[in-house]
Amino acid sequence: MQEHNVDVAIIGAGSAGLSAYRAARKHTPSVLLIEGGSYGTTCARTGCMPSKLLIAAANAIHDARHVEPFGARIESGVTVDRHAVMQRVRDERDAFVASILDSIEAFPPEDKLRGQACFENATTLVVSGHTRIRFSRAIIATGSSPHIPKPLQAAGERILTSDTLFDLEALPESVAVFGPGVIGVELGQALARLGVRVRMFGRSGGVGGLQDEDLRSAAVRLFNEEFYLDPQAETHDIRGDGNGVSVTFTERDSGKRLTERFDYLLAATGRRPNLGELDLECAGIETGDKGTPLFDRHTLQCRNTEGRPSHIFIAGDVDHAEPLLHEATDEGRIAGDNAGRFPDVRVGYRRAPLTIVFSEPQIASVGRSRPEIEKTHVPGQDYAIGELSYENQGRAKVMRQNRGLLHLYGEYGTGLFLGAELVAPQAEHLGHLLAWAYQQRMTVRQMLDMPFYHPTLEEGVRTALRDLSAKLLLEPVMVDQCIECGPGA
Ligand SMILES: Cc1cc2nc3c(=O)[nH]c(=O)nc-3n(C[C@H](O)[C@H](O)[C@H](O)COP(=O)(O)OP(=O)(O)OC[C@H]3O[C@@H](n4cnc5c(N)ncnc54)[C@H](O)[C@@H]3O)c2cc1C
Ligand SMILES: NC(=O)c1ccc[n+]([C@@H]2O[C@H](COP(=O)([O-])OP(=O)(O)OC[C@H]3O[C@@H](n4cnc5c(N)ncnc54)[C@H](O)[C@@H]3O)[C@@H](O)[C@H]2O)c1
Repeated sequence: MQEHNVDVAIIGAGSAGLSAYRAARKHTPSVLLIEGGSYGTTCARTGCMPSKLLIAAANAIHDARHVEPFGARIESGVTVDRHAVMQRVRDERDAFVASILDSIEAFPPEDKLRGQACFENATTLVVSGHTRIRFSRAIIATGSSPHIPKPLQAAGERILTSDTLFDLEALPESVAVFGPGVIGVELGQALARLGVRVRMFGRSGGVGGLQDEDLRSAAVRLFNEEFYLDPQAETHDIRGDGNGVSVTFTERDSGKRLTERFDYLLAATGRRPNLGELDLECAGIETGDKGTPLFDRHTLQCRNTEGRPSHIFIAGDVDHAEPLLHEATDEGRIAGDNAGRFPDVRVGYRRAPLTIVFSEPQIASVGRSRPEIEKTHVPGQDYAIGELSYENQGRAKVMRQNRGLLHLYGEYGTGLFLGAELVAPQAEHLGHLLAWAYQQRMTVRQMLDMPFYHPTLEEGVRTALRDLSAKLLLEPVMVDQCIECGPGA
């Protein structure tokens, strides 16, 4: 077995690991990046990028099929080439992956090691049985993997996850999607728009990660206009064979017990941290009840078994905190910086919470969620909700995207903007606007003092802010039609 000594060992060359590598390298040239799978990151290979490529195809085709209300007609209809759609997803995906591979290629060869790492003790890693690494500090950045609950495993070889979907040569005819979370809603709607027969089954009532019950109901209603979605489904039996999968379930509205066959079952039922292979019990760090290391969110430092800060850090999806790309790279940067400068550890900068789901309408969550706020604030007494329905919003109507709901949360007395949730057209942009306001700790009054152009979707935010302002007793109740705002504001 080969033996090496390094200052900083990073386990996992995904987005968090790469970001950690760059940050640690500013402090010491002795940094080793260990990768057990393929280089290229989950984001580029099987996550953010291929999913958005599939969604882009689906939305383009959906829009082409809905030009008639604008006064146009596509005479022969729109035909989907099931192979070409998937080929484009893969081609573009491969280009994103290639750009990451180029960056990694440029790292000095002595900084990289291929193989599966596991802890031998608190200062030693063994990599695929071929190399022993003695390290002063380590960063766990091993990401997460799809979790497939036991009952779904009966679908056998007909199970797809986001790890395998994009490698299908052609779009299937039909898919049963389990899990209407972020991945399920994004991919399920995209497949439906591409002409795949989709039924989507949930378990706990959740949809797209939404926390506000009113928004959840609105989302379930809106998605059901396009495809079948039961967020609290009764599924009785799942059976797979070589050709497909049969699902027996009680249909949402009719109450009928049905058995339907699908080409595949897509398991979008959550992701679990990649910790199983690490032999964490040898690392001398404390773990919580789910086996995830306990760590400080601001320093990304784990705790040793005596409860003191450890020389081992954690970053990205593996910590199971905020499994999003921008959070993974921020965490990697903080963990890398701290591992590099250890023991002079610093608090890293964390941004305002922001989540975007690329469905249509899109979903965005900003700042504190309604359940989080209600842990400390009594509704109608400590906080209020400003609301806007996009059904009659001017710009949304112009574009025929007038579907959705926006909730803004604000605090009585201080007038502070606490957070927002929205299912709305182009929520990716509105969500950013609101997240920037939240991070700046703006009040509802300060937000209303910002410019709003006419006619835009942002005017809907202004209307909700006015509603919130009135409910917080900061100004009189809004008149029905704001005269100085222009039509549809
Ligand atoms: C379908 C899908 C869509 C998504 N869309 C979005 C989106 O639109 N926006 C967004 O912000 N986020 C999105 N995400 C989430 C985002 O992709 C992740 O948050 C991010 O990729 C996590 O990066 P990471 O570095 O933690 O993990 P990864 O990129 O998975 O890196 C972990 C690496 O560690 C390696 N590894 C694991 N165990 C070991 C070991 N023992 N030894 C050595 N190496 C090991 C793995 O091979 C892997 O390369 C999406 C995720 C999915 C699945
Ligand atoms: N746009 C984005 O930023 C984006 C896109 C995709 C993924 N992601 C990240 O990936 C993470 C994982 O996404 P996900 O959608 O897999 O997880 P999730 O936790 O968002 O959703 C999982 C859903 O599956 C349901 N579920 C669990 N077991 C079930 C069962 N047996 N039958 C039916 N439903 C079941 C859960 O109730 C939940 O609604 C997300 O938390 C997100 O951070 C982000």
